[in-house]
Amino acid sequence: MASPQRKHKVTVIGSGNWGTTVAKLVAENTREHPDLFEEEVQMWVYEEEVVIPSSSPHFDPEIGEKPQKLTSIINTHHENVKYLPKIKLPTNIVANPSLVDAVKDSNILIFNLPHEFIGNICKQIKGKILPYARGISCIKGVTVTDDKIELICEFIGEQLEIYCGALSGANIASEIANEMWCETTIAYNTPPCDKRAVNGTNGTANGEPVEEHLDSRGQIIRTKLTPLPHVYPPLDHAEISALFSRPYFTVSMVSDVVGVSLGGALKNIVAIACGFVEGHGWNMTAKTAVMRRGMLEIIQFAREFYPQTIQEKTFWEESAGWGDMIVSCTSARNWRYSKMAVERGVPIEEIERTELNGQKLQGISTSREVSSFLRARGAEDRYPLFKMVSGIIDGKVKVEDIPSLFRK
Ligand SMILES: NC(=O)C1=CN([C@@H]2O[C@H](COP(=O)(O)OP(=O)(O)OC[C@H]3O[C@@H](n4cnc5c(N)ncnc54)[C@H](O)[C@@H]3O)[C@@H](O)[C@H]2O)C=CC1
Ligand SMILES: O=C(CO)COP(=O)(O)O
Repeated sequence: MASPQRKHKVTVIGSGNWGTTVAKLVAENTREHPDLFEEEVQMWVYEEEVVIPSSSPHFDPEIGEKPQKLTSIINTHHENVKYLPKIKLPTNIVANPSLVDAVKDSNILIFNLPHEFIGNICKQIKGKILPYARGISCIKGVTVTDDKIELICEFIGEQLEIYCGALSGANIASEIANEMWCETTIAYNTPPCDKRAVNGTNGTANGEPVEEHLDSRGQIIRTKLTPLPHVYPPLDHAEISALFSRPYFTVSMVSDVVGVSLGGALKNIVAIACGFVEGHGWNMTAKTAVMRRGMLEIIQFAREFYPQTIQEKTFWEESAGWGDMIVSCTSARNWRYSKMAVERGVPIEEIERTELNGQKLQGISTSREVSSFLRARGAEDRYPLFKMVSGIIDGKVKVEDIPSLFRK
């Protein structure tokens, strides 16, 4: 069989705390696997003007405290001084302020930005990406429109008519950026039309594009997938794993997009609850009760709304399940800043605005979106913790009321 003439080209869409960290580890891997990947990794940056403080080693007295474009700072100093300061980035990351330009030649698109922006991103690049591009969503959230809820990876897949998997786990960006070891879970169901038979042909009959596939709820959806041309190396679990695995980042490949996506999205609601609990002055034992209840509601949600496709073992066996729940409720941003909100007696959105320097708390909007979805279906009372968290965020319920959920 002739060796492939082209290599996979990667774009990371998003450059926040996690977006930049994932760009770093992926760029290390594209260098390490030149047989599979183009070395250069494009990183789309939501452009903004940033001041480099005089205390920074990148401070230039000639520029002084004049704001500079974030893309130009990243490409000059190889550091995202705003969202991932003090971390040296590989020089093969190219920060690009043009979304359309950043994605145009890439067949692997890594979506990594706060979930509220994904609709607008998809609108901008629809029809402007390679038809055989494949996606991995590192986004923790869901999209809710009217009373319809969608996993982010499915939303991306439908909007862009591509296949998109999901990466999620007990992952704190700053730790991984500092190369402190942890693990993650990637759910990726290689489309049949991308499977290569031993003789190099497609795995599907006649190599025809797959036009129908089951979505995560077991319903048939008609997304016309264009097969990955054979001028590229294969793109299956081994190659996806090679793209994300680092000595400090262990990847577990699975097929359960529902468990991986819902675990990552819904634990943010529970993390906010744990922040409220701790901010109130209760401690680990109270937080454990909230985590236990939260996991029950996550599993109940998955069973109720994704009955045909959920693989419950994901919640028990994978980093994207209990692992993410524990780390999120003890050391991540949604927990930390909801605790601060209660300690200071101010709304959590005020803390997000004043303390996070542009970073986002995904749990706030996820809590509201999930509650509105449940309310529209008359199901809110069956998810008392989810309901209470959105009530507290909106100032309708008090943190002191949390124990009432547990009284029979
Ligand atoms: N930070 C972490 O430790 C982890 C985050 N995640 C998930 O990764 C996803 C991305 O989060 P982070 O990279 O941490 O983001 P972040 O919260 O650090 O940064 C916010 C990002 O949003 C961008 N932005 C602001 N306005 C925008 C707009 N109108 N359109 C598009 N982008 C805009 C900013 O430029 C910035 O890059 C989230 O879903 C989060 O839950 C997952 C695992 C770990
Ligand atoms: O997803 C995360 C931990 O696994 C990060 O959560 P935060 O967005 O709350 O920091």
